[in-house]
Amino acid sequence: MIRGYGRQAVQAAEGPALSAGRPLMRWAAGGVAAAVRGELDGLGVPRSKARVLVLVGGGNNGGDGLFAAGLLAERGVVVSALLVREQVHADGLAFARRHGVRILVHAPDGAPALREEDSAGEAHSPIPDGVAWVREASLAQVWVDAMAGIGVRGGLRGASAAVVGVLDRLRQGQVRPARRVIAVDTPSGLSADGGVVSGPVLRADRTVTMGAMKAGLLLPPAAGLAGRVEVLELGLEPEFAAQAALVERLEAADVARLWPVPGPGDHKYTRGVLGVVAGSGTYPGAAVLTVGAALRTGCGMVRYLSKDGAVADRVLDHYPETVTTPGRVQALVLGPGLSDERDQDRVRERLAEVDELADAAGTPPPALVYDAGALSVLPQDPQVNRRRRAVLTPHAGELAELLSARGTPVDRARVEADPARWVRIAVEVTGATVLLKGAVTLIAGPSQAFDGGKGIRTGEVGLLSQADGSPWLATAGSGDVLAGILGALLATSEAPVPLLAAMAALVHGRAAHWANPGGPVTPSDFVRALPGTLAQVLTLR
Ligand SMILES: NC(=O)C1=CN([C@@H]2O[C@H](COP(=O)(O)OP(=O)(O)OC[C@H]3O[C@@H](n4cnc5c(N)ncnc54)[C@H](OP(=O)(O)O)[C@@H]3O)[C@@H](O)[C@H]2O)[C@@H](O)CC1
Ligand SMILES: Nc1ncnc2c1ncn2[C@@H]1O[C@H](COP(=O)(O)OP(=O)(O)O)[C@@H](O)[C@H]1O
Ligand SMILES: [K+]
Repeated sequence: MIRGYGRQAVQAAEGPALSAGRPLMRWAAGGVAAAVRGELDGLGVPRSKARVLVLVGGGNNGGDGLFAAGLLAERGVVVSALLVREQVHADGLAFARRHGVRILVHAPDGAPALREEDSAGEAHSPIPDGVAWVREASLAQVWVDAMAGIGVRGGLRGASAAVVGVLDRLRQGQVRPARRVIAVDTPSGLSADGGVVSGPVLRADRTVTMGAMKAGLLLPPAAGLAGRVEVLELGLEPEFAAQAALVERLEAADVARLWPVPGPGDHKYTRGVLGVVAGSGTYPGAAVLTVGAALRTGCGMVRYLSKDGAVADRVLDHYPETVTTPGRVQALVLGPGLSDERDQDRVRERLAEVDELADAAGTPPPALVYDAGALSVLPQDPQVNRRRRAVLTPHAGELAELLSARGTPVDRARVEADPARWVRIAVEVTGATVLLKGAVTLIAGPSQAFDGGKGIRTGEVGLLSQADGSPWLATAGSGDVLAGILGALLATSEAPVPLLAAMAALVHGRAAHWANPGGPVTPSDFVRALPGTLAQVLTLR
């Protein structure tokens, strides 16, 4: 489980360690310097030809950058530090100077004038324009962004913003970008607390974050600017364990531990039965994908309940193990490949039938996945959805439509600018658990739905973020597969719905990768890859 913390929690965790005199900044700088050396090696740059530009802000983030600069210079790398503030971390600056780092000072408020220290590091000689540092930037194979970390307030301003603008233009003009950008703690300008991007940010290839994962690095759209994120723990694990996280991310080992594996005493009905209402004359393939994904995820039985003979025949052609007679189910997937009003009536009828069967048997009503064409038939009353295990699986456009239809007008762009906020609003408005699809999938649920995770501390957090897939997943039918995986999980496990949704997102992304690592895949490919993917995940159990 990866736990993402906000600024307050980080400060609370670091405070006692700093008071105890632990040299956290030196350790942080060591981690940054090691990451820079790793990137230089990856680019095949010999140490004698290595050049690094470190962007230095006025706080401790800049301090990390200055110590890292000194450590690199100590090893023979040519390092320049561009100070975007007059006052920077004094010990860091002294350390950098001592090891021969070239110090350039950017004028405040983005004015292009610069000055450079002389070799004694005391007087500053004026440089007429910004050419010196831009030249340095174009020569450097690695840029280290240490302008601001968790201390940032609002979007980048002044010299920091100007520097990002110039570097972005420099980068765009490059034919072959043989350069890496490493962000210290966070890409400067991003908040530790959330995923909103409110100003210019230098997109990083790699972020070395201090002490623990920051919530903002797990949340879109900010997460998309951080590149590969690695946590430098700095021995603060016990301190962070005492803090509340703002967001969580399941890892494969968590999924393995929570996965509903059948035991020797199980039979098909104890494992759980899934009903599927999906596919139509217009989109028959959605039924095949949803049923296939559920079967290959593993459940006692899949009933295809749409009562559309032509589509049912196609499903049976692909999966003869599908049952097409009505009967009791523990979960129901509604909506993939449904489009018109007749389809929606069909959803309501099938739902009424399965609820009636459950009622007659004295069992709880089945859990529900509302996907695609069924999102519009979700009951209006949030209490109704809260009482049963219901989960919605919209993408940003569908979420905007759903909220707008329920008196909370919003468009797709606003959802995409702050999905963590809108997914929570959707939980409040609908009463259901909501899985918002995208490059990063966000899941939020009514808080009581998080109680009782098997061995996982989830009580205090209402938000999960999964980023297990790749852009190859963005292909028609991909969402139908996710709905099938989630349906099978809901039918076979009593675990909290948000956890099951996060597990489904992880397995979905991994199966697409497993089907063809690093290349294109079709939803049919990743349906076929599901059993192998799961077997691999379950080795971590
Ligand atoms: N605490 C620890 O033990 C450890 C902490 N560590 C490190 O400390 C970092 C936190 O340091 P911090 O608290 O000093 O703040 P920090 O991120 O440097 O930001 C302040 C700077 O940002 C600037 N700035 C702000 N807003 C801005 C804007 N909109 N636009 C432009 N500039 C803006 C602000 O400028 P000012 O507003 O003062 O003009 C000032 O220069 C943390 O992220 C981690 O890297 C590690 O060493 C491990 C040990
Ligand atoms: N850029 C991306 N990176 C990773 N996963 C993505 C990306 N774009 C979409 N996905 C995933 O692909 C699936 C697309 O689902 P959906 O939008 O419902 O497509 P469809 O309706 O065509 O099946 C979702 O699970 C989503 O999270
Ligand atoms: K930074």
